[in-house]
Amino acid sequence: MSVVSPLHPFRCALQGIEDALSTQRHLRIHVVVAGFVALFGLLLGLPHIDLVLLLMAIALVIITELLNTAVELTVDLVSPTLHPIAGRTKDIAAGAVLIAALVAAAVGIIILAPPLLRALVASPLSAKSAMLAATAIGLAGSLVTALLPRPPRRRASS
Ligand SMILES: Nc1ncnc2c1ncn2[C@@H]1O[C@H](COP(=O)(O)OP(=O)(O)OP(=O)(O)O)[C@@H](O)[C@H]1O
Repeated sequence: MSVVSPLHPFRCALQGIEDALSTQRHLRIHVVVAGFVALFGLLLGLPHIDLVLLLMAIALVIITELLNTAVELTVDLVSPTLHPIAGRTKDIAAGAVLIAALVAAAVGIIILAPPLLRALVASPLSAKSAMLAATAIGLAGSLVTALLPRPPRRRASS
């Protein structure tokens, strides 16, 4: 009888996240944005409840993106050729990601914008404002880089 390590499911889950991160560009974008949002939250010294809400919004987007990836892979497995139901399934899963991303963006703006503006207006030349501005530039730069069109990837021939 083979003994499966109690850590096996955990390792499988980590492998799944690594797989999705290495293949899904949108997931990488969400993770980068999440990192910057968390940095903003810490720099602004937000109350715990706001940090928790931001974390939940970030988790919602990453979880839906992971589930969307799983749905896409399953659809590709069961319907390698085009089928209207396969297309609808992928569109519906993508719709879940879109809703999560829109809600997370709204939560981020509602929570971050007022203290961010207050900090920048109150002391525009302080070290804190410089760090906030650098974080904003970093966020904008990585978003532009992530969204720039790339040459199509070559598919491995079987
Ligand atoms: N087997 C299929 N049958 C019918 N339509 C499909 C099928 N596969 C994909 N589509 C359509 O093409 C769209 C894009 O599908 P695709 O698999 O390229 O996903 P994607 O959104 O580009 O995701 P990713 O970039 O993460 O791979 C789907 O939302 C769906 O409308």
